Amino acid sequence: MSLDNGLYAPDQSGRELLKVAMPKGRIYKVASKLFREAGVPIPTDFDDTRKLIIELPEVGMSFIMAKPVDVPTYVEYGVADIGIVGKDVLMEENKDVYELLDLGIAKCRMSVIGMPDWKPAINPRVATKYPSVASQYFRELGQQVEVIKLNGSIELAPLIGLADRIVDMVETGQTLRENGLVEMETIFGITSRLIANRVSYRMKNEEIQSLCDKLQHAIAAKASV
Ligand SMILES: Nc1ncnc2c1ncn2[C@@H]1O[C@H](COP(=O)(O)OP(=O)(O)OP(=O)(O)O)[C@@H](O)[C@H]1O
Ligand SMILES: O=P(O)(O)OC[C@H]1O[C@H](OP(=O)(O)OP(=O)(O)O)[C@H](O)[C@@H]1O
Repeated sequence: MSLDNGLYAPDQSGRELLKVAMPKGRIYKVASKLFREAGVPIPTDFDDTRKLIIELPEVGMSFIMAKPVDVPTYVEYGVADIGIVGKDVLMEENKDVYELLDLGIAKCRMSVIGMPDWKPAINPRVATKYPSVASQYFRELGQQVEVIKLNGSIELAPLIGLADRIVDMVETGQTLRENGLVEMETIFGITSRLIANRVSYRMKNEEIQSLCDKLQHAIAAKASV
C-alpha cells in the first residue's frame, strides 16, 4: 500500500519518522504538555486543529490524531509505532502491544458505582463502557451479572432503572455527587501509558528508547516539584 501523506516520509537524516498515535480530547491536552516538557515541541496551534496527521520532521516524529479507544489497534497493527493510551482502554482492548511507560497523566480510577441504598438484586445488571473489564471483575468475584454495554452518560443507568450498578471512571467525583450515586469499590487506578508495536520496538529501538528517556526525565522533574 502506498500512501503519500507524509507519515512514511523520512526525516532530515533519511530515517522514517516515528509514528505516534496520539489520543484526541482529554489525554491530548496533558500528553502534548508532557511532550513539550520532554523537549518535543508540539506547536500549540495543533491543539485546536482538525488535521489528523501532523508531521514534525524536525523531531523525527509524525502524530496520528486518534480516537482514544482506537490507539491500541493502530499500534498493534503497526500503522503507529508507539501510542499513548489510558490504562482503562488498555485493559478493555487487551491488544498485543508492549506497555513501555507509565506517563502519570490523566489520572482517574475505574470503580463500581451504585445508589446509596443498593441491595443485591436477583438478576443484577451492570452498565458500562467497559464490558470486558466489568465481566472479568465480577467473574473473579464469583458474582453472576448481566453486563450492558453503553457508550456514555453511564451514570444514567441506575437513575433510570436500566442497571442496578455501573462500572465507570471516577476522577473528581463530581458526576457521582451531582447524581446522588456512591462509589462502592475501586477496581484499579488509571493513568496514561506509552505503548509500542512489538516489531517497531525492535526496529526503531534507538528512537523509541530516546523518547522514553526524555519522557522519564520530564515525569521525574514534575514529581520533584
Ligand atoms: N474523568 C475522566 N473521565 C473519563 N476519562 C478520563 C477521565 N480522566 C482521565 N481520563 C482518561 O481519558 C480517556 C478518555 O478521554 P476522552 O474523554 O477524551 O475520550 P473518549 O471517552 O473517547 O471521549 P468521547 O467519547 O467523549 O469523545 C480515558 O481513556 C481515561 O484514560
Ligand atoms: O469524577 P468526575 O470528575 O466527575 O469524572 C468522571 C466522569 O467523566 C467521564 O465521563 P465523560 O465526561 O467522559 O462523559 P461520558 O459520560 O460521555 O463518557 C466518566 O465516564 C464519568 O462520567
